Amino acid sequence: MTPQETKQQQLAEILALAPVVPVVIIDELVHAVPMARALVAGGIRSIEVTLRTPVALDAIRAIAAEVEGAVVGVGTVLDGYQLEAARAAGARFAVSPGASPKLLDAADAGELPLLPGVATAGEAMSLLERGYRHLKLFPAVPVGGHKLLGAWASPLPQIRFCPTGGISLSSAPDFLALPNVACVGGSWLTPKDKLKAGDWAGIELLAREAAALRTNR
Ligand SMILES: O=C(O)C(=O)C[C@H](O)[C@H](O)COP(=O)(O)O
Repeated sequence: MTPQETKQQQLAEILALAPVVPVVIIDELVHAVPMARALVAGGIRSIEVTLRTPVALDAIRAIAAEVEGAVVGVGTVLDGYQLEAARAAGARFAVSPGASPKLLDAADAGELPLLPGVATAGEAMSLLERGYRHLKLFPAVPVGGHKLLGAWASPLPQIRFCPTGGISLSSAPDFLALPNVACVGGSWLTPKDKLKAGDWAGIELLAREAAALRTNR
């Protein structure tokens, strides 16, 4: 296996853990571990912590060290420095909103599997040429939603997508029914008000609902 094939195999396993990858914004470090425990208790094991707050890397470190069963990833990765910092903190996968040549070079040189975002067939083809078999459609709903992905299934059958951006519990099934969708990403499992209130039981319930969604994989 080439290094890229190994990373794609790792991504396939991570994206198969549950129908939904929660996209999380953590404002307070103390929320990280109980939130991740609630998600895992509800059946959601892969968790994407976005690098949008100052505590994000520490949150990744805490979840990786303390939450049994969690597979923590890093989101909103824009460059190779962030990729390496997240790997060192314990992230097992990385997600980016798009794919710049420099970020892709850094991902090739490093060990962390990257799930890059695309919004056009041309971008997907460029990544296919670099060995990517798993991509994020971003922002999924504004760029065309499940109809766009359905239209790509026939000409681009080698690629499995994790559409993210604007998806909810009620719209997720339209995506998950497609043959080229591995899972969906979404922030609805960890709403700001529930994090702020420490409503871990509420987050576990949202995770349970998401984990019960059916996929077509
Ligand atoms: O920054 C990244 O790498 C991301 O993954 C961005 C997320 O896809 C969106 O923030 C999803 O947010 P919702 O539309 O609220 O579900």
